[in-house]
Amino acid sequence: MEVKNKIILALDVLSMDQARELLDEISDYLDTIKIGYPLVLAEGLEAVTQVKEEYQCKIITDFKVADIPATNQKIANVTFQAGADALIVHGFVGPDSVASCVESAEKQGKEVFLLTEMSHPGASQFLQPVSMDIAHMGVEMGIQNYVGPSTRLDRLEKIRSIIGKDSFLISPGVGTQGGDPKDTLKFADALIIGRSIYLAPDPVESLESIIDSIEF
Ligand SMILES: O=C1C[C@H](C(=O)O)N([C@@H]2O[C@H](COP(=O)(O)O)[C@@H](O)[C@H]2O)C(=O)N1
Repeated sequence: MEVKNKIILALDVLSMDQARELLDEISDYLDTIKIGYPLVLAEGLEAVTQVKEEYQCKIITDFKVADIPATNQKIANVTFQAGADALIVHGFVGPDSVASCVESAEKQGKEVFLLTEMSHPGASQFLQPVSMDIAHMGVEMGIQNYVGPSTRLDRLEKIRSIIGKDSFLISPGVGTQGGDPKDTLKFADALIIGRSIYLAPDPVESLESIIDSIEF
């Protein structure tokens, strides 16, 4: 997946009005947007369809899918039919549940991102002990796209070493959670950034300064 300016906006606002107000300001800088439960639970899955159509961008839906295979498949089918280009899936539920999302994506020409290790402090308790196994599972399954933490670059480096240089790795945790944009791109292909942009007094200025910081 090509990502303009290597930045994926985490559009975690709670209304389409807020989304449009923000995107009208910054959409020239971006071509890939991550939409998750905050906006979809507030506005419905229609939000995915509307943002995609109105801003002509790629949509990564962040539903961290983690159910049994049959339910995962229904979630993936409905999400892709709404226009999502990609879907973030948890790996800790095992290969059968992940495979059901991959099958749905392949049938519809869409993509799956496998979430290996999360960026928040609590990830160290139950996810870290298995996150590298999840990365290995993804490689064995032929998965090409991954999510890994910007807040723990030693872990992100290990994930990159497992998935290989040709896999596509996107990384949340930049800015508000403490991750550094430039350092993260030593291992990741693109950054997921939300609050540092949409909560900034001037989102355009914030985005421009992040872009400047990673260009040089
Ligand atoms: O480990 C993960 C997985 C998950 C994800 O991207 O899948 N995210 C999401 O990335 C964004 C960071 O936002 P902000 O902190 O820039 O406002 C939010 O939408 C989080 O839900 C993480 O933050 N860490």
